[in-house]
Amino acid sequence: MAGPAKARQRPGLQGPYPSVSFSILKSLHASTYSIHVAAIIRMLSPRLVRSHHWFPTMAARGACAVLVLIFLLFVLISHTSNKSISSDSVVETRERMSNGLDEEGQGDAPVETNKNAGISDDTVSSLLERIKVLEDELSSMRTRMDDAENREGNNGIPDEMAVPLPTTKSFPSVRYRNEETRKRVLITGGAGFVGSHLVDKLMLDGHEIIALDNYFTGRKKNIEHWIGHPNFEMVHHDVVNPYFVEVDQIYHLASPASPPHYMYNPVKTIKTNTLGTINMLGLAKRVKATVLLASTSEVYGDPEVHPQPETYWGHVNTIGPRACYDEGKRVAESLMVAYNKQENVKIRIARIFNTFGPRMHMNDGRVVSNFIIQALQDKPITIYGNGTQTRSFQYVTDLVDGLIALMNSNYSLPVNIGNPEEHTIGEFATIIRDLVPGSTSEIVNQESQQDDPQQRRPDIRRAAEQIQWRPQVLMKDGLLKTIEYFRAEIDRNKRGGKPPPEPVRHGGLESRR
Ligand SMILES: O=C(O)[C@H]1O[C@H](OP(=O)(O)OP(=O)(O)OC[C@H]2O[C@@H](n3ccc(=O)[nH]c3=O)[C@H](O)[C@@H]2O)[C@H](O)[C@@H](O)[C@@H]1O
Repeated sequence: MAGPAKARQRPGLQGPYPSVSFSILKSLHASTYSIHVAAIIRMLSPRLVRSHHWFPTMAARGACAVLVLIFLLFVLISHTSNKSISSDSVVETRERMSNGLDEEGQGDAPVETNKNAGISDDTVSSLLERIKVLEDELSSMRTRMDDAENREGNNGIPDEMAVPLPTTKSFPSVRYRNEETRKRVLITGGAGFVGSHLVDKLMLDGHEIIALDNYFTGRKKNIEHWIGHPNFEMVHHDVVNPYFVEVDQIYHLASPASPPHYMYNPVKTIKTNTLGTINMLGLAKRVKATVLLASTSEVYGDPEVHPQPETYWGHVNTIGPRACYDEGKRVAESLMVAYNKQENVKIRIARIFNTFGPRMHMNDGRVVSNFIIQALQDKPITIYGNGTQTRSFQYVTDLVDGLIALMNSNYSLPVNIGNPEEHTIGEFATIIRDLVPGSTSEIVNQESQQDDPQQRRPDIRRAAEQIQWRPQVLMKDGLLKTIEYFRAEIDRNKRGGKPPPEPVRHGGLESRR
């Protein structure tokens, strides 16, 4: 059974076995715990092989062998007294028993070695059970690891749940600009109706855009075609809180503009227009940016001067339902002028008149979206009041051109941006119904809105003189495009199983109290 004294080759070992190892093996073989000892010797042997030249004399080798023997006996005694068997040695023991190998791997050791070793059958069977449990655990871990490796391509998400990522996204081609002419532009309310059209125009013109939005009325969908473009960044942020960034220009559009939306949370509307404007002016002051405020024709209130020039001071009810927006914008204009005078901030003030176009929200609640949605669905077109009140409507691309022209001018006083083509709301209802082929909507009158301005039309001479801007799109052409947009939206909603859109009335959104 014992191995021959001469060196022999063993799998996994390089070079001959030193004789000292074999003497130790021989003497230990007869011992009660031969299996364990042999395992330890096997672990040590390669080291001994490698360090063979450290044993120059037989005496030294002998002394060393004795020391090793004492150490091994000590290990054996502590093993026995603990009566615990490590899983490694158990596995090894089991291998030996099942393979019938002797300590030197010759395969001639009888299985009865267990009995010789004094291990009872009970111990053996409990060891075998334990080994079985460990093997099962190991195999389930292997399976889990294999699964995880297979899922690596999906970032660990199971195949059935993984959504394939688009490999490349194509963007509209944008103009190339060098460092000198390319501007870094911040647009607050950048995911909103007007903001998103402004993003488009400036992106196509090769500028770097940071669009800020709190998504109260803005939607990611409006700017999703730019997400991932190196010149574009979308930031979810509320302007009521300060925001710090290095930019050359700030278009400050953030605020709900539709009456049902700005009346929904009047306190928040006031905060957005006051604190939000202070934050943007503070930023403009720090980074020396030019800031443009999207003000409104509502600063004229229910005007007594018609059409409205910028020199008209307005007629606003400070405690009416529209005051949160009207007065919020009036304070915002005052803040702009104060920062200009006191801090030399470069300012632009655009007074925006009624604007319409694609990307208006289905629930916007303003007259254009309401009338078009009603006409497309053959529902009654609802006029608030007797319909004699007037408005002048501009298409959104004209507004965007006006905003950019104003920003790039040197003009610091307010400028009206609107289309002077004026209609009564009654006329407007008929115009829209006639533009929707086959619409059978009836036109009905409903209760009038409190403080609803009775006439509105911009005087745009200042815009023409100072920024060389005039609207280009005929109201009818703009309406046709907008009708197509809403038709597609309604179809998309239908396909998605959503209920048909209901136009929102002023105060129709449950207001917060
Ligand atoms: O569209 C805009 O740009 C402007 O819209 C609103 O001003 P408002 O003129 O009251 O806008 P609408 O809600 O569209 O109302 C226009 C007129 O149509 C009437 N209307 C509205 C909705 C409707 O279903 N039926 C209806 O007769 C209103 O009573 C009002 O007389 C905002 O207050 C302005 O800040 C914003 O600049």
